[in-house]
Amino acid sequence: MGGIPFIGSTFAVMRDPVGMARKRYAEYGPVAWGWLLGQRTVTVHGPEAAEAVLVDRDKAFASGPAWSYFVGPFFNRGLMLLDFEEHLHHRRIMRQAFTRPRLRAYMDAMAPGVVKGVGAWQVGPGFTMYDHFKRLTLDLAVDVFMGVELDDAERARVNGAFIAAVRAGTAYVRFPVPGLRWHRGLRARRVLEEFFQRQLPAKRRDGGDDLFAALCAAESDDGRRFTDADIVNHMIFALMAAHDTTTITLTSMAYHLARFPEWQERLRDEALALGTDDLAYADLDALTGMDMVMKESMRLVAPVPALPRRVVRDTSILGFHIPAGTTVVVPMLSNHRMADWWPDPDTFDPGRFAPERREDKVHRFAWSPFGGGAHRCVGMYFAGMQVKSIMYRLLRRYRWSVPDGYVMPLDTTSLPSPKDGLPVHLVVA
Ligand code: HEM
Repeated sequence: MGGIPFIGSTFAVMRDPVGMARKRYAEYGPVAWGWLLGQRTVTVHGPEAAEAVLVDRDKAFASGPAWSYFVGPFFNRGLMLLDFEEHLHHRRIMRQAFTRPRLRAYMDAMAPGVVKGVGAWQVGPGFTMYDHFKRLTLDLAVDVFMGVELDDAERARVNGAFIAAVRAGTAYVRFPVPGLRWHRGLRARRVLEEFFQRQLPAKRRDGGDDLFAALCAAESDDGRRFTDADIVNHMIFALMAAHDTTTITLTSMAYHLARFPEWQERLRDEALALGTDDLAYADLDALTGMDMVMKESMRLVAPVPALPRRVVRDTSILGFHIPAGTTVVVPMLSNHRMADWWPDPDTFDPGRFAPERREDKVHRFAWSPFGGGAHRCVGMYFAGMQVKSIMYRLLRRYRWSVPDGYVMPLDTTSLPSPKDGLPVHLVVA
């Protein structure tokens, strides 16, 4: 069962994750054994199994060793790579950087960068949305997280390093060969460490409203704080966690709004009705259409497509025995597209999240692009805030379209991204 040893269905899953998941769910049910990237793996399909693994009542599923296999050398000791007591300790401190007053301050800090960034876009055909979102979210993350100005060359160096570090996670050749993904990822990690270490003394000294300063100051209830090394590790991880995922969310929204112009108009009307260029934290709740489109876009393209865990003691999932040492994967991308839980799962229908429908309520893990349990995304509210600020500005300033029949070609070998950068025709609204 599950294909050729070591390779198994790796290539097929990477090429067509949703199709493969449907096939395997139909064949084996919610708990399916196989091989993935050289590891004996159990893929758990559906929200019930996702809940069992992510909520992890018996503390049997570790995140660190599983994610380490993919991104360990590049995102060493980031929050997601820690487990149990140690994870809880770091998470408690980290959460101090995401309190409501902090979020408000981040949103204020972000506003000029959103206006400037989106305002500088060149209208015309062939405008690649993905590339522009990526650049903008990294620029914003650098502003809001670090509170430092970078020149163009340094920005390009840091951006390049993040891209290389993320891509290295799904390298087929998983040892350093010059010129290949893994090797480039290791070099990128060194660039990032050196970059953050250089900035640290000034940040500790001067403080500020940014995440970097918040991590320097953050203290748990029992008075414990982060070391310099902790701060560098958490910054590298948070910047990575923040900019790729929001880029994918924005890209998926822009794509669907281009394909369904009636939704684009509805969201533009909603944005214009607020009557201000400066979206404030308190305005976010008024953007109900935007919220539905964001949720639906994240359902159709889950930015983190799969959540891996390593079984640290013999356990069971929905009654199936799973021995210690097994890798378990929760495939968010395909879970969001399962016909047993979602009517017309491949159809873009933001109204399914409207208060009178709430199709996501079918199960509390049916829609979970931010994960769940102990490792649930700490940046969830920050992400919503950033995505909505950018989309709001974009809608008020531009219209965009794709040719009839265009389907965005998704590269699913790493975090999902459009192979063509999502070229649209951008015009002033
Ligand atoms: C749309 C955007 C985002 C999505 C879809 C997303 C998704 C996720 C998911 C699925 C996890 C859990 C992974 C697991 O359980 O294996 C996670 C964890 C995490 N995310 Fe996000 N994320 C987003 C934005 C952000 C932002 C903006 C930040 C930082 C500001 C952030 C920081 C983190 C951190 C630190 C963790 C680790 C939490 C822990 O292990 O306790 N994320 N994210």
